[in-house]
Amino acid sequence: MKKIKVRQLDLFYGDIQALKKVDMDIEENSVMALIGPSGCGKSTFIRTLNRMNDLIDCVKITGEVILDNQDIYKDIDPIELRKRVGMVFQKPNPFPMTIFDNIAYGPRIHGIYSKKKLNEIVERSLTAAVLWDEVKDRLNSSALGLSGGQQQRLCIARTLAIEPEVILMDEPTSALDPISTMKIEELIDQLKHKYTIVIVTHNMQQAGRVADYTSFFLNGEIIETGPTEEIFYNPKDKRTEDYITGRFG
Ligand SMILES: Nc1ncnc2c1ncn2[C@@H]1O[C@H](COP(=O)(O)OP(=O)(O)OP(=O)(O)O)[C@@H](O)[C@H]1O
Repeated sequence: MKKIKVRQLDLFYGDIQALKKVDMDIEENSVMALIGPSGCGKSTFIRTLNRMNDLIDCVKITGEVILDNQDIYKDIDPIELRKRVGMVFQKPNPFPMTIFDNIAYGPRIHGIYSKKKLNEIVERSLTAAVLWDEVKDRLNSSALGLSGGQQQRLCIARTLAIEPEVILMDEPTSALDPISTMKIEELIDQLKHKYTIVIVTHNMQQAGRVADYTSFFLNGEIIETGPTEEIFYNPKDKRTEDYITGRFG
C-alpha cells in the first residue's frame, strides 16, 4: 500500500526553485532513501513531508503531498501532521533535560501526565530504539551526558514516543562513528516493520544497506526512483549511473 503520494510538487525559496514537479510514491513499511549531489533538494524535499518548510517565510509550495488519503497541506493541521510524521535530524539534538523527560516531552504535550503511562512509554520507546539496556539505570541523568550515538538513538526514541506512522531521517548518521552508524542502520531495519521511513543519505553504501527503494535527485528534480538494487545495478538513466559510479557529485 502507498503511504505517501507526492504529485507535481514545486517549491520556491523566493525566486529560486528548489523542487521541480516532484512525483513520488512511498510504500508503507518500507525504507525510501533520497540520494543526490549537494544542493539537489533532498533536505528540502524530506522537509515538505511534514511541512517543516512552512516555518521559512519566503517558501512557496504547490502540488500535493497525500498521506493515506489526506492532502497534508489542505486536510491536516500541522500539529497533528507532525505527530503522525516524526523527524530525526543530522545532528543529535536532545533537549537539555533528563533522559526520561526527553522521551516524556512529546506525550506530555499531547496530554499524557499519568506517571504509570509515561513510565510505560519511556520504557517502550527506549526499548524500540535499542537504548533501554544502556540507560535504564540513569533515566534521571541529563541526556547531554550520553555519547553521540546514544543521543541519536534517544532522538529516535523521542520520535517513537509520540507513535508516528512515518519517520523522516535527514542524514541521521553523518555525525556518528561507524559502530553507532551500524546500530542506527540495524534499528532502521527493525523499525520499518512498524513504520514507513524516508532517509536522506550521502552514503551510498548506507542506501544500499538500508533502503528498499532509492530516489535519485538532481537540480531539484527526481531523475529516477525504484527498488534500490535497480537504481544501483541497473539504472535506467545515464545520469543516475554516472552518480552511482562516482563520476560526479
Ligand atoms: N532556507 C533557504 N533559503 C533559500 N534557499 C535555500 C534554503 N534552504 C535551501 N536552499 C537552497 O535550495 C537548494 C536545495 O537545498 P537542499 O538543502 O534541499 O539540498 P540538499 O540536496 O539537501 O543538499 P545537501 O546534500 O548539501 O544537504 C539549494 O540551492 C539551497 O541553496
